Amino acid sequence: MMAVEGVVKRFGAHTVLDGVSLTVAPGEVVTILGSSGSGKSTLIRCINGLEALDGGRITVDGLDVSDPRQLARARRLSATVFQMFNLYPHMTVLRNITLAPELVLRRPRDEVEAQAHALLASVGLAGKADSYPGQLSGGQRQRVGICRALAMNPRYLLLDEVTSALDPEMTAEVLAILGKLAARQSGGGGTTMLFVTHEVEFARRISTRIVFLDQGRLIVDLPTDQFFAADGGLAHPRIRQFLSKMAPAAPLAEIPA
Ligand SMILES: Nc1ncnc2c1ncn2[C@@H]1O[C@H](COP(=O)(O)OP(=O)(O)OP(=O)(O)O)[C@@H](O)[C@H]1O
Repeated sequence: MMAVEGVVKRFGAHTVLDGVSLTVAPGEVVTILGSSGSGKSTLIRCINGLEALDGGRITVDGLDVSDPRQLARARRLSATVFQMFNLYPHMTVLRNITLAPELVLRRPRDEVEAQAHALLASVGLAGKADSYPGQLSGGQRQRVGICRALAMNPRYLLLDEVTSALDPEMTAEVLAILGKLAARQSGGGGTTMLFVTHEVEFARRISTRIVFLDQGRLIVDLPTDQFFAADGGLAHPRIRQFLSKMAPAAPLAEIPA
């Protein structure tokens, strides 16, 4: 269980997270929606221990991320894919994926390489193991980023606007991969996912729960169908306003059921 309890985060006089509480249980696919600047990325950074908290507590399977020793263990339980791919440009695709499992988890190279090849094949990049990131399209790079996160066998997968730097076609290919992954989780017991995305229709399709951040406050936390019901999240004026500004649906036809 990932538990965010009353988290406060300030940058100077600006309170970016104002008492946010959220739990993510094993097997859940939770999407965080909210306007630009509402604090979504900051919340992901806090969960990763990349930002010090000004109040509250975050635990990952009971490990407190504000304690450096517990954070090191907590980080092995989760992997994050960011908007910018953050691949090492001077390393091949294969090495980008195998580096952390070998160095951090100390797993044998043969085993990690076999897993990396299988992951690449699963995202349609079987032939790209020896390419360098600069030789790939943005969508391909983000698929490598997803493989790199999955190679850590994380219990929790955090995805922070992974498609926002991509054009619509590349967005579709990355969402297709994530849709497949989320479908695999729906039986529970697999990688639990916490998404930040602006792709509302995609979130509706794959999430078990939706939470809505508004100016640093979590104003709604509902099962997906209730969030999109007239008497659930949609009843909230801030959410209606947010949804009315959203771009039309992602190309859902591309996403496997
Ligand atoms: N390191 C920082 N220093 C100062 N202010 C920051 C810092 N990081 C974020 N902020 C501010 O915190 C607020 C929330 O930012 P955050 O990136 O979490 O929002 P977001 O909901 O993820 O937005 P978007 O959807 O545009 O990515 C913004 O007003 C931002 O300017």
